[in-house]
Amino acid sequence: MEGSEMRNRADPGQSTPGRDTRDSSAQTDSRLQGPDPRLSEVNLFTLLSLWMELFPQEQSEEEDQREIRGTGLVVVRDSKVVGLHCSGPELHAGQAAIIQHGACLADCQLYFSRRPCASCLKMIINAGVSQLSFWPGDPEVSMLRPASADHPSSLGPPGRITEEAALDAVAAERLKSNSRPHICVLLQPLAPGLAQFVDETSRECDFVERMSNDEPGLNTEELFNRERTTHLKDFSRRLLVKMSERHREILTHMDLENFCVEPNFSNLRHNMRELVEVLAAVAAGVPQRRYGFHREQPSTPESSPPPRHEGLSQEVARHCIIQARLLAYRTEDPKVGVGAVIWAKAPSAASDGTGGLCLVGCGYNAYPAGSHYAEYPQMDNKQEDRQRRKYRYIVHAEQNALTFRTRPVKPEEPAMLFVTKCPCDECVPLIRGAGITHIYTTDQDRDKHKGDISYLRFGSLKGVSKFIWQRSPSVSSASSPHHANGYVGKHSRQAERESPSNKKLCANRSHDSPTVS
Ligand SMILES: O=c1ccn([C@H]2C[C@H](O)[C@@H](COP(=O)(O)OP(=O)(O)OP(=O)(O)O)O2)c(=O)[nH]1
Repeated sequence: MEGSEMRNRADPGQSTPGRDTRDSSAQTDSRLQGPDPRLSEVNLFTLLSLWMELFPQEQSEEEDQREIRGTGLVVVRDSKVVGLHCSGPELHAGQAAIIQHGACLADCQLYFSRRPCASCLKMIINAGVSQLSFWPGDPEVSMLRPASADHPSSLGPPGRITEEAALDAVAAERLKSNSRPHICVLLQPLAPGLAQFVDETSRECDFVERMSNDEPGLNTEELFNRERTTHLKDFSRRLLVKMSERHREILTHMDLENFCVEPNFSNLRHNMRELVEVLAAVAAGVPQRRYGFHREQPSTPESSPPPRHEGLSQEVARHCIIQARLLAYRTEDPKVGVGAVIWAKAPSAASDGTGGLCLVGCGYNAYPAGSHYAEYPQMDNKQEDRQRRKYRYIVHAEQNALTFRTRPVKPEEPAMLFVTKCPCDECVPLIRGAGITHIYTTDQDRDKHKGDISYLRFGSLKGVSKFIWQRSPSVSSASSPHHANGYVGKHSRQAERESPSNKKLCANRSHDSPTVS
């Protein structure tokens, strides 16, 4: 490994998160803070890159056979995510990043879900990135998949790596050792208790809670467990190397022999597995069946309706809200994590895997950048002293996403905000003022007034299409608030308030509803 240090953070002994210490720099340091564990920066970026790899694609069946594997990529500058990319039918994730950011990649850190191929690597190095980290599984030019007809295997018995993969590995090594950027594997162990915390908070999150509110008889515990198990199986198949011997071979070909010795190898596999488990739990918090994001019909006709854009597919919308859920695990609020992501739909659909979506910004709720955790109050509204409550200090997820924008919100492009909590009264005018045209959210808190924080203005927010997480029209009964055209009327809780008899009706209906299978 000439010229490029390989950092092995897989050894738990090397990272000692602590709850009550804080780096002076730090809104975004990688240590644990407060009463609940939080995701480290490195783990958040790694998880986002893995999740970007899993961006819904039309040709997923074929993808499984291809020698070039789909890849996810997160571009980071000054600890802020400035790009989220994935491979598509024509462009690799690295190429999509070059096209979008060009020389602006200089001094950025890149997190890849696989080691990129030499063709991407040479351009990325050339752009002057400061650091490139990759998930140490099967690389983009697969060492696990069979050779294509164009590139027959010539390296020994079937099941061994193809000539193409071997040549790519040699070229990648040469590029790595001659390059200025730091090319490495950054993989930190999860903070103690984090896996359990993610599991518990995912099974109780607003999306699941909405389902159990709608249908008190629904066994959400069972539903969550089933979703998590399905995801874990799927994500493990796609992101991990099942056989440890094959994994060792791959690491050796990538010049990562130091990972192959014990206990590094076991630690590495354990840490990789743990991160995939976290991803499965976070994804299970937004169950796939019977619910989705459905457009709310405005109660009065709007003078200036939002630009025409029919909204995203359920799969893509769900994918984006899970990005926001991942971000929420970097919260600095000791009580509730909120994540927000803003995407714009660019008019010229690029052929990357997102179908022409460009990241505008993302964030989570946290104290002002550069502050020390203990500098600000952390009390919530259930405690007495208003002086000592957090609300005047904490910056909301949407506020951070809007502040750290990577591109302007352009009037000709639909701008879609995905946020894990109903936007509060402080955020609603900002969302409207910034030109957001579509919101995807859960409205569990809608119309609540909680003293220091209220959610009264979301309902009357005009000029923005609202896609609310709720039961899909196809599984609702005829008298449900969903309209036949897929639009939905007032939120059921709002309707309940206006017509007390509805409440009973909803409760009865929920008992009649079929159980999730
Ligand atoms: O649009 C919003 C609304 C809220 N927050 C953050 C700010 C704060 O960090 C937290 C809300 O605080 P809290 O947990 O006290 O409010 P709640 O969840 O509404 O209270 P409760 O748990 O009593 O329902 O969510 C956002 O990031 N964006």
